[in-house]
Amino acid sequence: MTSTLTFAVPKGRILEEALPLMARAGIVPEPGFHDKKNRALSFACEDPHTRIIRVRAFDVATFVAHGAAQAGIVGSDVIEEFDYSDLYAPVDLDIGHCRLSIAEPKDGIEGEFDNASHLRVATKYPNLTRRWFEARGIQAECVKLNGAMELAPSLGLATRIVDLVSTGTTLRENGLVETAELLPVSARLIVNRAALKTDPERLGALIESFRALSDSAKAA
Ligand SMILES: Nc1ncnc2c1ncn2[C@@H]1O[C@H](COP(=O)(O)OP(=O)(O)OP(=O)(O)O)[C@@H](O)[C@H]1O
Ligand SMILES: O=P(O)(O)OC[C@H]1O[C@H](OP(=O)(O)OP(=O)(O)O)[C@H](O)[C@@H]1O
Repeated sequence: MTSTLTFAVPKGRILEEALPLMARAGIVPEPGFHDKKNRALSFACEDPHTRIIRVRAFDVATFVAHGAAQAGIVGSDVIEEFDYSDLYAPVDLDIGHCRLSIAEPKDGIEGEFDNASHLRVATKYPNLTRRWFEARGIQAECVKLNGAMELAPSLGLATRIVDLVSTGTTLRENGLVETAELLPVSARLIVNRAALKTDPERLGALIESFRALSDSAKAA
């Protein structure tokens, strides 16, 4: 008997770009998936042996790393933040491009927390942030926020932020400037390593379908 493959996708901005790629790889959700009022989180697919779960971006990595979902799509920012050993990210899907950057007030820093070897940073990415500063001999004290990081410097919560930047509009509109890029970001196909060992044919075929899409996009 074929078991059900659970494929995890983030509910927000990557999804619109991911759906056409998923369809070309044979993962097509039931029509109810597209109904914005639908509160269901798990959806059947055209292929009766596949289901899609729609969760928050960080949780895609958690579901797949723990084997609750066998595969999924998530940004490289999330993969790098968690650094789960059970996650395999074999295909760069060339969608969801942005960058993870440090920003600070354009008019200079007024915080009392900072000195040459110690900074206070507001971010959703404390692990990546600490690692990046540590490699430069600086201890970053991270204040974890889940959104609206841009408010932190003006309200005295931190002197800098580490956040995703795409057009730069959010930084600009909040009086911040980008000072360094930590990581270029794009969305990846992720697979649970144990599931790949248990069901190499099915997950191998899935990886190959997405790889072929990404290769043909590069060749075009
Ligand atoms: N300008 C951007 N800002 C934020 N994320 C972006 C941007 N461009 C691409 N991304 C990608 O989208 C992902 C966020 O996905 P999504 O919006 O689905 O998250 P979410 O689950 O709604 O997040 P949240 O936890 O904030 O609710 C990021 O991890 C990143 O890889
Ligand atoms: O450079 P820009 O094009 O302005 O994009 C960057 C903004 O987009 C993201 O937030 P998002 O809109 O995903 O909302 P969030 O704060 O709820 O994560 C990110 O956290 C920035 O705030």
